[in-house]
Amino acid sequence: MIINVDSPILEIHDLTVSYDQSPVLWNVDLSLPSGKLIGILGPNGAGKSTLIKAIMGLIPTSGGYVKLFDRELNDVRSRISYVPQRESVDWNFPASVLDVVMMGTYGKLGLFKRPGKKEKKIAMDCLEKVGMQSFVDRQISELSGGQQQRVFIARALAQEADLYLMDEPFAGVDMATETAIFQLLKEMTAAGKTVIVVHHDIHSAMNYFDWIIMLNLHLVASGPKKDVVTEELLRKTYGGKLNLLTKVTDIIRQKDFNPLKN
Ligand SMILES: Nc1ncnc2c1ncn2[C@@H]1O[C@H](COP(=O)(O)OP(=O)(O)OP(=O)(O)O)[C@@H](O)[C@H]1O
Repeated sequence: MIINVDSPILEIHDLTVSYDQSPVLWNVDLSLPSGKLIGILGPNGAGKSTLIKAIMGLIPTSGGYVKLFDRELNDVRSRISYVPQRESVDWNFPASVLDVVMMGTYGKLGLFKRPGKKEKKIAMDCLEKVGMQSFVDRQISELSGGQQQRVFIARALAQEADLYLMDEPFAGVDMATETAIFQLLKEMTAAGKTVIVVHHDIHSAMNYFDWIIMLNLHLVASGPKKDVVTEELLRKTYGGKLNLLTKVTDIIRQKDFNPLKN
């Protein structure tokens, strides 16, 4: 079940991506609404990160196109913030927490402008939002995994983008941090931002997201959670692995539970 929307913030048409000539994403057609918290789900190797990287133009595609805000990526880059997987970054690079978050503001600075007081204030505000204000001068190599993840999110917030693409922002963080980040993402969408998140845990996904994309090399489903979380579509996405993961009926029951309301 693939639900299309009018005036999508992101539109993908017939996208195919291959590594070494073998396709790992096939003929994806997708349109996504703005102002939602959107989860990309699927088993290991389903192509979730590949989809995000293809949207960001970080890997070559072998067919199809992507439009963001009805424009080409290069015309709207400053409106988009990408948070890669934490493991894909060299955390030994000598930089302080403040440096890294200030980098988020560079896209909005003119070519020859240096970041000043205003940018520092934005960075400090963003660090406060993720509860990392007391770590400003710490080297990023000296942070825990969860703290690194928070800094990454602060950097994304400092970009003041309209669309956020996050690859596993909850990987390696404790439950308290996960809840804090989720709350922040909710606030961002309430303020009109669109947040697309690659997510591993199918149970918490049922609580977190408004809109769910299910992927397994092909696009299996995309739509509001209440419409697409069905036994048939979960089985189509996860196949036999679903029985190992969990009981399908539990997942379906969970989609109606909202941890912020209950
Ligand atoms: N740089 C690469 N070169 C070759 N194959 C790759 C490369 N990156 C990913 N792949 C392969 O493409 C497929 C999709 O990978 P991708 O990382 O997009 O999946 P994923 O759904 O994000 O997986 P996971 O949940 O395990 O992170 C996998 O089979 C993976 O081995």
